[in-house]
Amino acid sequence: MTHILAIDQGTTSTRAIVFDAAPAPVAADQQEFAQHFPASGWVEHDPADLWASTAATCRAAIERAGLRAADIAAIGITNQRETTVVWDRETGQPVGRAIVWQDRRTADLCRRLKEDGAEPEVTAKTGLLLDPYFSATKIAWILDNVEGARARAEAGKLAFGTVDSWLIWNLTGGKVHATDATNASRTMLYDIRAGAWDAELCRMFRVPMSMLPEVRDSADDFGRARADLLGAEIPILGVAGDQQAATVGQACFAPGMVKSTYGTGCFALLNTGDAPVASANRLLTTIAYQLDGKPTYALEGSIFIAGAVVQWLRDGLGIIREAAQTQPLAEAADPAQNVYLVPAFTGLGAPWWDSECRGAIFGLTRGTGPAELARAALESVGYQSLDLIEAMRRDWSAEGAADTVLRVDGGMTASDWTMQFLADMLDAPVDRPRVLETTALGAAWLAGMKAGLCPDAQGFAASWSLDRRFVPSMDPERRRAKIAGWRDAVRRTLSQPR
Ligand SMILES: Nc1ncnc2c1ncn2[C@@H]1O[C@H](COP(=O)(O)OP(=O)(O)O)[C@@H](O)[C@H]1O
Ligand SMILES: O=P(O)(O)OC[C@H](O)CO
Repeated sequence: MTHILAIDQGTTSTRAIVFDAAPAPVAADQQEFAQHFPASGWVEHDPADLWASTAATCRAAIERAGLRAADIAAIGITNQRETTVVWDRETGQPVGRAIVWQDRRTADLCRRLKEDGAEPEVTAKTGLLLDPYFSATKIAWILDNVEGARARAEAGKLAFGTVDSWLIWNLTGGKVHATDATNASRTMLYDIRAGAWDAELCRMFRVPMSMLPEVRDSADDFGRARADLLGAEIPILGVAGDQQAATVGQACFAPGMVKSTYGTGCFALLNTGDAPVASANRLLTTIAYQLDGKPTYALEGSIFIAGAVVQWLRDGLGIIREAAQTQPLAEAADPAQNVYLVPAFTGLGAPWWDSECRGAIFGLTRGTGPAELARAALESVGYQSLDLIEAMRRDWSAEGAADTVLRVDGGMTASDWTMQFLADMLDAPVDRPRVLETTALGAAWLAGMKAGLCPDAQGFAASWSLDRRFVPSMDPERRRAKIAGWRDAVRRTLSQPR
C-alpha cells in the first residue's frame, strides 16, 4: 500500500486527492453541489449531496491515479467546519438539510443568550464567541423546528455531527460516530482545556449529550471504509477541520507560526503551542491539532468574505467573467481614486463580529468604473487581513514573538496582485508555497503519518517548499493613508458606533 486518499469536503465543492508517501498530490477529482438559500441569511446543504459527492470523487480520484483501492493505505478527512447535520441512528437518514456555518438564522437566540450574560462562560470554556457561526445553536434550531426531533433526540435516537462525523458514519456503514478535537472545538459545546463535551453548555444550548460523537485525536483510528464503497476496506486515520488541516499542511508546527487561507472566506491561524491563549481582541481560541492525546492550540481570525467578493464582481455585478480578470483591472485602476469596499455581505467577522451590518462602498465619483471596484474588492482582502493579523500580534506579543512571515494558501492566492497588496498592508513578507492544496495535504499527512507511510512532523516540515515570497514595497506614507481610509470606511459600516 503506497498511497493516501484525502477527502476535502468544502463549502462549495468536494475534492478527493490521492497523495503519494511524500506526501505529494498525484490525482484529484472535484464536484460542486447545490447551495440552498431558503430565506435571507440562511444557507443549507443537502447531507445526501455531501456524501454522494464524497463517494463519487473518491472513486474518480483513485481511478485517475491509475490505482486500485487496495493501494490506498489510509483515508484522511478534512471538512468545512461548524456545519451541522442531525440524523437518525437507526436509518442513517438526516432529519433535514445541514445548516451551514455561514447561516445566521440563530442570531436572535445568540443575542438573547448574550443579554442573559452567557458569553463569558461560553468563551472561557470553548474559546469561541456567542455567534450563530458555531454548531450549538444550529443543533438547537433543528431540534426545535423539525417535527418530533427534540423528543427523538432526548430518547437517544438522533445523532449530531459536523461534516467529518457525517462522512465517517457513511464511510463505515454506521459503525463509527466520532469526530476529532479540532472539529469538536468548533461546536461551542466542547471544553477545549478539559478536552471533553461540557454538560453545562449542553444544558444551556439544550442539546442532549447522547447526540454527540466520540472525540478522538486528529491522527487516530476512525474505523474502516466499507469494502463495497471503494473496492477494499480502507482505514480512516486522519481527521481535521479544514482550517486546522491547512495549518498542518503549511507545517505551522512551531508556536508563533501563522497561516492564512484565502478561499470563499479567509481564516488565519497562529500556533500558540500547548497552552490556549485567551484573546483580548475578539479572536477565537481553538485547537490547531491533537496528536497522542495532546492538543496544540491556535488563535484564529475568521473573515467571512474573501474570494467571495470576487465571485460577487462576477455573479452579482457582472463586471468580470472570471476571477483572474480582477488583476488587470486592479492594475489599470486610477491611483488617484480612493474607493473602499467593505464586503460585509453577511456582517463582519473578526475582530469586529458585527452580524447586523451589511456591505458598503465609499468614495464613488463619476469617474469610478469596473477597474476601481475590482481594485477595491481585492484590497478589501488585504485590509481585513491586516485587521486580524494586528489583533493576533497584540494578543500574542505578551507570550512570544509572532512569526513575521505569513504562509498563505487557497484559491485566491493565485492573484499575485492581491498577495503583493497583502504584504504591503501587513508590512511583512507573504510566502506562497508550491503546493496550494494545503488543506488536503494536511489531512493526507495526518492519515499517512498514522499509517506509518509518511515522514514525521520534522521530516514533513522540511519538505515544505516556497513558490514565491512577496516583499512589502509600498511607500509608508501611502500605506498609512490607505489604512486610515479603510478604518474610516469600516467605522461608517458598523451597525453600532465603536
Ligand atoms: N486569480 C484569482 N484572483 C482573485 N480571486 C481568485 C482567483 N482565483 C480564484 N479566486 C477566488 O478564490 C476562491 C476559490 O478558492 P478555493 O480555495 O477553491 O475556495 P473554497 O475552498 O472556499 O471553495 C473563489 O472565491 C475565487 O473568487
Ligand atoms: O469550506 P471553506 O474552505 O470555505 O472553509 C469553511 C470553514 O471551515 C468555516 O469555518
